[in-house]
Amino acid sequence: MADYSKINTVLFDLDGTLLDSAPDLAQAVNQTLAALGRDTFAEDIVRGWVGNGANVLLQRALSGSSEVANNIDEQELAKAHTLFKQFYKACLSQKSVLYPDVRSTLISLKQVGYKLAIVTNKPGVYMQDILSDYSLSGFFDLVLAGDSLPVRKPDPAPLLHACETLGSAVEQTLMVGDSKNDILAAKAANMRVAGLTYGYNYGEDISLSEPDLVLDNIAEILNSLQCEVSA
Ligand SMILES: O=C(O)COP(=O)(O)O
Ligand SMILES: [Mg+2]
Repeated sequence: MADYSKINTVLFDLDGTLLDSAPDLAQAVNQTLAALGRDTFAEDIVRGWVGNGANVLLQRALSGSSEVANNIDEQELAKAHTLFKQFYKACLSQKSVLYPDVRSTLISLKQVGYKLAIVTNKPGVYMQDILSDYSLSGFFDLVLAGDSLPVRKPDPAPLLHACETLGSAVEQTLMVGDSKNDILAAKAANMRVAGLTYGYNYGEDISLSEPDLVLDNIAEILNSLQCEVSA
């Protein structure tokens, strides 16, 4: 088994990794589409569109497909964005839930002394409220949102930026995510990465992206990191 005992920093993706946010995202997307006089979609369909930030989510919703059409009406997209922001802000934490064992895993990692950060593609405007609604704020030394830097995952820059800000070496950092964007970003940063089998990965099996670890439950990282948590 690979040695993860030198890891001292863990970067977490948010949507689909810590938080099942698809129900609220789907509601806001459908309210947006309805306000624009467009057809709405089942939550399961919208679930497959999450992962590249709000703007791409809306482009997919307007295209009605995970393939973004190249004839998107820019004016309609801008209107959709304004509406979505209002609708999503109003339902941000209504039906979203933390995945099983997220809180206990964060508590254990914190207790052992790991530096923890969130590196999400979600726009920053929602982050403070979400973290506070789910009592997550205290766990993280850094929160990097999808618009914190000029580029997002799968670009490695946010992961490298997090390491630099936290004073952590890339070799001592583990990325944990649910989508191929997380795996691609980590690989491009030369960082080890755990892929979760739940969450949103465009309906694709996460192991196809070949993460270093494939986990069904987030608590499994405690074993992989050989974390000795006191009772
Ligand atoms: O909101 C999104 O599109 C994705 O967010 P994530 O990077 O936390 O999965
Ligand atoms: Mg995700």
